[in-house]
Amino acid sequence: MDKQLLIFDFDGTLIDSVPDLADATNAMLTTLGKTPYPLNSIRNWVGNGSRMLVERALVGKIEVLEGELAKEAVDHAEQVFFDAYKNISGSKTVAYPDVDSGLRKLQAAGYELALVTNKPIRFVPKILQAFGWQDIFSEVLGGDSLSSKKPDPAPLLHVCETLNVTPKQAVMIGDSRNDILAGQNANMDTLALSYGYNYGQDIRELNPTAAFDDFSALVDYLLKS
Ligand SMILES: O=C(O)COP(=O)(O)O
Ligand SMILES: [Mg+2]
Repeated sequence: MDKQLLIFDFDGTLIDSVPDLADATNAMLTTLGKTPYPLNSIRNWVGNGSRMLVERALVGKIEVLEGELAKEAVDHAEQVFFDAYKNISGSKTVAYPDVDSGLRKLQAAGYELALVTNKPIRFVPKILQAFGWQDIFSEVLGGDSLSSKKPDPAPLLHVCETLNVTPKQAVMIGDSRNDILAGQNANMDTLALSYGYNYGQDIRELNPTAAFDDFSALVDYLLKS
């Protein structure tokens, strides 16, 4: 592929964080006197950051209509979610198979690695630390690091600029439509992983440059190209 910079998504790509996100969401719902949801429902609400996850959980569906929720109610629920996730985060979160060794192989092969997640940045360092990845990524952005998040191309372009790489020298790697659209919007090649969270839809429908069913297949592709 002749790329210099690999920009990775986090949740659903490197780590399976939905068990913790679901527990924190249900802790929030229970605190607010609402009914919890099964993990498989909550899984389809992840991808657009914590606030959208909280909004979707409050209405119990993926589409949140304009005016359906009062801002104050969402502010409060989001704070309850943050308090829960701060304690829960890391308890059940695991790295997907071959991610740890794969990241290290890619780094050893000379690729520069960056992380762009829609997860609020305050939750990222603890998870990176838990997996020993705190020195792997040259640049790490969360969903609230800039004024816009994926699928907006801004965080990807920001990383390229900071690391002095053109979008054509970079590739966006992720599990959800937000990653593929952000990459396409940034005029980058995109590589998709099919095992993560994409609202229950096949990521190949977004026409990524290539798609893989496991992380080791992605690593092989990048090491051969
Ligand atoms: O927190 C989310 O909604 C998703 O985070 P991600 O961008 O790392 O997949
Ligand atoms: Mg993701």
